[in-house]
Amino acid sequence: MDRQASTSHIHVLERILLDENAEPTDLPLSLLKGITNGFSPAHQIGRGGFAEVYKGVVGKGMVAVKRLSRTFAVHENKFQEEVKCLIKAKHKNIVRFLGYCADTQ
Ligand SMILES: Nc1ncnc2c1ncn2[C@@H]1O[C@H](COP(=O)(O)OP(=O)(O)OP(=O)(O)O)[C@@H](O)[C@H]1O
Repeated sequence: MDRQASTSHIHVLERILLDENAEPTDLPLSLLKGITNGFSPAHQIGRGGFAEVYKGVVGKGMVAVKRLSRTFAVHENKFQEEVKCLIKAKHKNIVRFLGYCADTQ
């Protein structure tokens, strides 16, 4: 993906971040790498049983990027079901779901 395309994706994510009514969307892996400085250890803010969580910088804002561990094999259908659930989960006490990426690279 070229620099211009990557920048336009950052704008899409920034728009979703700023507009609380915007729907989550699929995001390219290159964008997630870009905002986490290549999933650098310095950006890691947490770790769960099957994922690591990174701070992503989007303009003047910040997002959490959850990356499933390589060792955690998840079936494509299960992943899609999970994403559908997360898209529906909207509550003032639940962190907003902004987007997803199914790239297994
Ligand atoms: N939106 C977020 N903002 C800030 N930190 C977060 C966010 N999401 C997760 N974290 C941090 O990353 C850690 C791991 O997140 P994760 O969602 O994988 O945790 P978990 O639900 O405890 O794990 P598991 O699902 O394996 O039980 C959390 O304990 C928290 O410290």
